Amino acid sequence: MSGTPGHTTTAILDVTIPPLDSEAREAAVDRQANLTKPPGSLGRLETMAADIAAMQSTTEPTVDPAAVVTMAADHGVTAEGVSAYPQSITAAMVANFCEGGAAVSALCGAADIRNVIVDMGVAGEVPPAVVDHHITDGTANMAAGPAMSREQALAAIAAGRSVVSEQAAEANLIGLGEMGIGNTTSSAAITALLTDNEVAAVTGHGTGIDEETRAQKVDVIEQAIETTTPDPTDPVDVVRSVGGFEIAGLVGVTLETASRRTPVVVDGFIAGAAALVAAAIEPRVVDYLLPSHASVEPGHEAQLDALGLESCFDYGMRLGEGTGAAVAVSVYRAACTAHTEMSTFAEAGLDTE
Ligand SMILES: Cc1cc2ncn([C@H]3O[C@H](COP(=O)(O)O)[C@@H](O)[C@H]3O)c2cc1C
Ligand SMILES: O=C(O)c1cccnc1
Repeated sequence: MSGTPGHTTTAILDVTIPPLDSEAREAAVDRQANLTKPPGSLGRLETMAADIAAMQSTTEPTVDPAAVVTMAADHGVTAEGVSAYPQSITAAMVANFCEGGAAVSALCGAADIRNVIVDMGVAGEVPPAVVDHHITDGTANMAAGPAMSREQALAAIAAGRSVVSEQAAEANLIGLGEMGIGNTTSSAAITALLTDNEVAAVTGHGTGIDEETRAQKVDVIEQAIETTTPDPTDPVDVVRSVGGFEIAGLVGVTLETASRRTPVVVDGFIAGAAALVAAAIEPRVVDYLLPSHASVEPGHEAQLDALGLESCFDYGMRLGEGTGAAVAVSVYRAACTAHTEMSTFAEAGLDTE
């Protein structure tokens, strides 16, 4: 375990999330009504700008500089044949992130977003450029026993918090991203437990397993829940039982980012599972969550419903890495830029009488 000395107590869960600034929101709504367009004509872009103004407590909401934090770790449950790909893909993709060859690399490059790559527990060599919070070489197989210890879950959350303060403190918006073969299994288990849904209703095809394998995946998750007996009212126990190191890390990223009045863009199904855990730890965190795409994974909608979010766009995406968040940054940037750069009717000398 590295990088998290002294942070394995529950003090790490004590985050103060400031209330949204209602005056900043009102000022933003007023400004929108005076910009050179019919009121409401920019639709959701108007509410996005007002939401970000209320989060950042400012009259000049901005997403820049923006960062996507992509956390990677392996999952012992891959031994149960729950993914279409082998575990070794996790480490290989981390190398690909570092070389700029992954989808998230391209999409971050296209939208002027810094992509921070973190090793939370990859079972394999990773390039030295990666931020090192390696807990251990992947979780244990949750079908046979808890994925991790409570101490490891807390250490991973602590690591996520420190990534924000040490690697992304300047960011005015942070997107969640992840890489970890097998992590849709873990995310489905978390989602079933925290949204009170049947496992079968929130378990999908992940990287592309067939229907028969999906049925096995449901059985594996049900077995894991039976074996590890997570307490659904204790979010850390849920992570300990059926979580992943990258998911726990993203819980910490979410909590820390929200505590800084900085918006968090939730990505797909795995990031959504992390957001559910963060919201179970500190419900106020939902004030700082912004949606990105609607994932193809069937449990994503249940997550968004539980978090009170409506997806921003539906392009049939099901990748993760932070790709949806990276695309969404351009939408939120557009909303903020229109809000801050447009003229009011008075400034433009436009008379509507
Ligand atoms: C080449 C490749 C790149 C990826 N990038 C993200 N994922 C996505 O797929 C994995 C989850 O799906 P499952 O639970 O079915 O294994 C995660 O790593 C997720 O980020 C990828 C998967 C693959 C194969
Ligand atoms: O929704 C996602 O984020 C997702 C779905 C399938 C595989 N990996 C990620």
